[in-house]
Amino acid sequence: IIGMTVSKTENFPAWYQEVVLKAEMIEYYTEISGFFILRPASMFIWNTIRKWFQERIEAMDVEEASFPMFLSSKSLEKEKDHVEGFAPELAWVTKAGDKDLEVPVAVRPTSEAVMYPYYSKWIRSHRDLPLRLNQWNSVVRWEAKQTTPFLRAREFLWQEGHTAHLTEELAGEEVLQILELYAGVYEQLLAVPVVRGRKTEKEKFAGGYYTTTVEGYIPSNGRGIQGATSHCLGQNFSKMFDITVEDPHPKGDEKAKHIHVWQNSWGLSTRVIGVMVMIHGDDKGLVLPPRISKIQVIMIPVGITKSTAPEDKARHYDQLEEIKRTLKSAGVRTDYDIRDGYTPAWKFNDWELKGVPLRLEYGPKDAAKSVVSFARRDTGEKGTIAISELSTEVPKLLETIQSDLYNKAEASFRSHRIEITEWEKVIPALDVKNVVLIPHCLKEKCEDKIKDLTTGNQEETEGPEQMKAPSMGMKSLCIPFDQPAGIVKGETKCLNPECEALAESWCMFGRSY
Ligand SMILES: O=C1CCCN[C@@H]1CCCn1cnc2cc(F)c(Cl)cc2c1=O
Ligand SMILES: [Mg+2]
Repeated sequence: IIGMTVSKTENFPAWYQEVVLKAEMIEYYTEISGFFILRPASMFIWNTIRKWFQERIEAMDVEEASFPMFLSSKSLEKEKDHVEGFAPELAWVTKAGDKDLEVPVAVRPTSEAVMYPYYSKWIRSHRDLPLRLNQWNSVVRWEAKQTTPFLRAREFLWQEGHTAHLTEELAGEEVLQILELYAGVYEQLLAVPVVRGRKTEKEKFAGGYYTTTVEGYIPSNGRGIQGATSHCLGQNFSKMFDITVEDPHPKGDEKAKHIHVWQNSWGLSTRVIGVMVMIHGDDKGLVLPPRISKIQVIMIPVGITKSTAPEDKARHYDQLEEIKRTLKSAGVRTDYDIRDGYTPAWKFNDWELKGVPLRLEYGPKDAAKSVVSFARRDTGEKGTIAISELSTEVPKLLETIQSDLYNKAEASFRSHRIEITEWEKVIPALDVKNVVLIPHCLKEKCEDKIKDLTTGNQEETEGPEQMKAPSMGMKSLCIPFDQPAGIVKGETKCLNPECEALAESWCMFGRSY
């Protein structure tokens, strides 16, 4: 069967797997589990994101570099304390040909340990700052958990930016600039709303100073999902890797001191594609936001049958070609489907499955009225556009589709982000696919306790035959920069009934990926 067979509301995980396969975005790399092939439909989206992001970081004087994909255990040693938790994910090369390597090398899971010995070598004076390098590459993390296309893979494409600054303030400014670009990738290209915030001490990058994040929301299962992270590393890595400069403003007559530089690192991966698919897709398949869709308009001839006179058919197709030229010169990525032997209905289904945002039907009846008929992929709305209006109306309609997709997702996220001030209301809120905002003390122990308190246990499920898996506990997603009112410092308590501490801020919690 070429079309979708699984309903998104009936079996979301199976629907997701089917749609990324049937929309020809992904192929499972069956040779080795946890790896996926990104087909042209996915690579077009990734390259659109890359161009958009690359242009903007170049404007921030970020330069591109390419470092080796292997790292030695020696350089890993330098960051051993926070690496130990990740050790099970490291992939090692131990042989070349039939000879064992003297020293095994690890495939990069991220490039701090590869890059920073050279940051130490290159950064001598404050005049070498800021150093800002970005890599577009892939990394390998041998995930133990179940993998899923785009969201969790053992190898994925991403960009990793690594910068060095003279002061905490300069580093902090860049952390937020990059986070805003990440939000832009989601909100402006993928039509996906995100909450900006800071990770708690428990959820932040252990090797860093603080982590800022954009958090997404998957309406189908009510789960939060980390979208992309921009970390301030503080001076942690410059101390591990000895990256220092002479103090340009030595106080008083003290001989110039050496300052450990302040660093950031920031990453966004192909996970963003999976989030977009999950949010916008429907039971007919993919729904692509026009700004990232390879084909924005597919034109399909109708009313042409075997009995159509050859010269009528030829003239009709010439008009079709003309319309395509008009749209392309209006900057619309347009194609037509004149495959013989397939009915218009078959073609409609095929392009709906692939998520093309706008279909134009053109038949003799349309020609007679100098119009084309359109059908929106997101709402199914149909109508006609005068051929003379195409080059202005179609771009407008595509922008309307883009913003309607965003607004629908934004309303859904907003209505499922619930402020809660009574603990008993938390689990019922999670059970109807909400994420929650609660007054929280931000302490790691308290988060662990909350995870336990909100993990459903066996006896709560129905009888043995329906032994449902215990419902997943909630984790902190972020401390939103945009804080609701209501927390009275020194008075409002942490919402966790087993915690005595005072609330520090509202913290967003939810079941999550
Ligand atoms: O998230 C980003 C953005 C781009 C640059 N890097 C940071 C931190 C990456 C954390 N992280 C994430 N995963 C890891 C997996 C590993 F196997 C090892 Cl050894 C280390 C790590 C690790 O440090
Ligand atoms: Mg991980």
